[in-house]
Amino acid sequence: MSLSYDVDAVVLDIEGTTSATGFVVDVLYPYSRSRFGALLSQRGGDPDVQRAVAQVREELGDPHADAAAVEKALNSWLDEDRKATPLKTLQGIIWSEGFARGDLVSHFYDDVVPRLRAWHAAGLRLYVYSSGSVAAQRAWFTNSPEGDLTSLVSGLYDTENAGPKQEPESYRRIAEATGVAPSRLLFLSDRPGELDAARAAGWHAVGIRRPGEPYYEQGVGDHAQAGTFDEITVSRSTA
Ligand SMILES: CSCCC(=O)C(=O)COP(=O)(O)O
Ligand SMILES: [Mg+2]
Repeated sequence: MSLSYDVDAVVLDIEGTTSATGFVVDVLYPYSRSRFGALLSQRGGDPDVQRAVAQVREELGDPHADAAAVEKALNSWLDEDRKATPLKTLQGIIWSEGFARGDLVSHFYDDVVPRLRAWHAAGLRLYVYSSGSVAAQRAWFTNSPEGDLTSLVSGLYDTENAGPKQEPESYRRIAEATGVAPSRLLFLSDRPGELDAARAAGWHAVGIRRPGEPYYEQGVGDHAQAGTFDEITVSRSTA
């Protein structure tokens, strides 16, 4: 099926949409799990670590939770695949260092990068909105199998600078920040709750359903859907 949109910008979810959930869960999650302890014990004075630890303690309802309790909470959120902001902040620190040192290279489905290049060349602006932190997103796009893709992307949004992905207010905030009218924004995601929230904010939304992804069977509700980015035509009228 082919879908066509006349918009000014496309906003991309990462996991399940541009990239495989399996890669995140099987490669990135263990990489962060084995490094939380060292990060907490050796770099507790780093402002980003401090802020994340305070958020974990708040979530636990224990302002005095020690490093072991914080690490335990992070690991159990990892097990649940809970997209908690402090977990994502700390993972982002660990992953960006792993990408920089060459331990990690990101993953994109085969159809994605050619489409992003074509949309960008056609004058579309591209943004990312992911539960992964802005630091993680930057490292992800910098260290792709096809080299540095950051020049394709005009802005990065996460649950810290935009808010939760299932709330319309977050999409209103992103529209405001980008200066693009909601009706000129297209959001691509694998999760129906995120698509619902984008639509409630006045955006166009397309559900990406890729075989083998966790949301493939559940589907994307009553949203338009595509199996790959090749099924989506995006243009930008100048009228
Ligand atoms: C480079 S972001 C790493 C993936 C991740 O941790 C994540 O939570 C992605 O969630 P998304 O909102 O992109 O589905
Ligand atoms: Mg996703």
